Amino acid sequence: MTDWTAPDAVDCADQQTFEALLDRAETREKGHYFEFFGEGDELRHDPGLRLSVHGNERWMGQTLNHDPAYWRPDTARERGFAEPPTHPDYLLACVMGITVEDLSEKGGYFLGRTNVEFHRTAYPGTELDVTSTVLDTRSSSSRPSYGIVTWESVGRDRQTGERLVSYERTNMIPRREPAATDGSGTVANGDPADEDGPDLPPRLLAPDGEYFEQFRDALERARDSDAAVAYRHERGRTMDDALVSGLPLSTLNTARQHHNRDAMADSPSGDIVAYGDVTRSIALAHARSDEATYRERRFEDERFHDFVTLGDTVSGFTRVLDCDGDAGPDHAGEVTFEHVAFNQNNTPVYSGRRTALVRRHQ
Ligand SMILES: C/C(=C\C(=O)SCCNC(=O)CCNC(=O)[C@H](O)C(C)(C)COP(=O)(O)OP(=O)(O)OC[C@H]1O[C@@H](n2cnc3c(N)ncnc32)[C@H](O)[C@@H]1OP(=O)(O)O)C(=O)O
Repeated sequence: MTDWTAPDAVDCADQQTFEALLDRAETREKGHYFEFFGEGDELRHDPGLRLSVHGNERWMGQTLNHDPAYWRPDTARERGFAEPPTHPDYLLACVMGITVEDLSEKGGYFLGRTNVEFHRTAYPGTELDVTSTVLDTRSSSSRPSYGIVTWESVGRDRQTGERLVSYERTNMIPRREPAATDGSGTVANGDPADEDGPDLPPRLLAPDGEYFEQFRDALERARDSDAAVAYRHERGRTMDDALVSGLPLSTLNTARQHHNRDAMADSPSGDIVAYGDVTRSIALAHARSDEATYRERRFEDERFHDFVTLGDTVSGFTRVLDCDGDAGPDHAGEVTFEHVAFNQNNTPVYSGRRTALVRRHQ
């Protein structure tokens, strides 16, 4: 019997096998369907955000909001501010931005916003605390696969609790598709691999949640049934210039393959390629978004299988290899993963083994 937790159980050089594995893997979803929202529900958008000088200036620069009151102390004082505040567009964008994961990441359109009120001036360094309340949910009469949800969101100063900005916003939100699983937490993918097909685990399981115990329980279930704990992540990231050229240069990485298209035209890739640490970091970010990461411990056997070029989309696939409840502090357990980054053609571009502490559900 194949040991589906062995580090070398999946051969990334064999794309056919890898694709068959992907076909069977459940996608760990992000965001919420329309049915999740009930009128009166309140949500706190946990990540928060710290308003920064850099973020503020970047926003203003890119949007052509070139008003020096928001960066020059003398002009700010002339305008009645003690010091340069954050631009209101930036504040609003930050407050709304951190709500997307909870409210609208599932998709749908931002239809409108009303009652936008600025209650106090916000300054760089302010930590945001954002909450939303579901004001209204209704079906869309013109688009049966969507509902329409209106929330009131409030952005506060986390330190003082003072309201900074509030508004009501309406989005179209997709309705849930009929359930795709057989109810056992196992993806119903038809027959296991036939005799002549690639060597694959008969079933792939996904953990029920993001905490250590849920990874451990899934691994125990898998070991009892010759299954593997393996799943894909819903997010993808298309590689743009900021990622391919900007990030390596910001680390002072001067390798020509990231920023010199002329020099790279005759190379095997034919174009500039992403810094491997950027590609890897994107795949790890997808994975971390589906786990309660506490600390990174170590990485092993990292491989870059193919080029990632401008316009490629990097997605992630994760397999759980081991769980050790004794290897961390009381509130976390150690989990060893294999992560695979793959592109829009399902070609693996990176794989590596990672050991991290994952918080317990307490
Ligand atoms: C933030 C964020 C995401 C974004 O920023 S996405 C970028 C900004 N949003 C957009 O680009 C969407 C632009 N809008 C459109 O392309 C069209 O409006 C859309 C969504 C394709 C719908 O087109 P329709 O021709 O179907 O438009 P209707 O006017 O018939 O509206 C469809 C239903 O929506 C209701 N509705 C429209 N506006 C509002 C509103 N302001 N408040 C409440 N309801 C509204 C309208 O009554 C229709 O209802 P039915 O019952 O008749 O279906 C992020 O992710 O959060």
